[in-house]
Amino acid sequence: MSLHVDLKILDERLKTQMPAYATAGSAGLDLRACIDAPLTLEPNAWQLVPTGMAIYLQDPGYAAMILPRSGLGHKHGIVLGNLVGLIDSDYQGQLMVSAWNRTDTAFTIEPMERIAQLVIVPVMQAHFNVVDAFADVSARGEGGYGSTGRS
Ligand SMILES: O=c1ccn([C@H]2C[C@H](O)[C@@H](COP(=O)(O)OP(=O)(O)OP(=O)(O)O)O2)c(=O)[nH]1
Ligand SMILES: [Mg+2]
Repeated sequence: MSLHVDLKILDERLKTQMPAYATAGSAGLDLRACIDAPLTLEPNAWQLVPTGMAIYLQDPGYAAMILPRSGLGHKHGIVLGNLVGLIDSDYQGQLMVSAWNRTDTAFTIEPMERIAQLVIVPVMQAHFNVVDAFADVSARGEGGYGSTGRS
């Protein structure tokens, strides 16, 4: 399924290095660090990194999520300061990545390096119906936090 989304290029360098789905089956497209010089993240430091682009989803039936890249996150510990970035359908500003070095080793992000990925997902806005009691008691009921055991 594909969706048409308006995209503004804010950094000229993206014109030749446009974020794109790497394979036909890719869920995410990699976002690039649109920085002018290498950016060193000291141990446990985080910084907001511009991606050089803005999208306008417009339809409240969609959102975008910024997620870590697994290679950078697992091998180098570069994940997101907000864990997951949620992009509202009415947001028109530049996509920003909160890059967090969760390790005890400094890591340098190079200009235009792919630092995170963007996934567009369907969303439902709920109309909440306030009740005193739910219509029936489910098999789970109020059980959670490991109520079904470990094995
Ligand atoms: O990693 C992120 C997270 C958010 N945003 C942008 C898009 C999003 O629509 C907007 C607001 O994000 P969010 O609602 O998560 O932040 P908030 O702290 O609630 O700010 P606001 O009061 O502006 O909603 O910031 C990014 O560019 N990158
Ligand atoms: Mg918000």
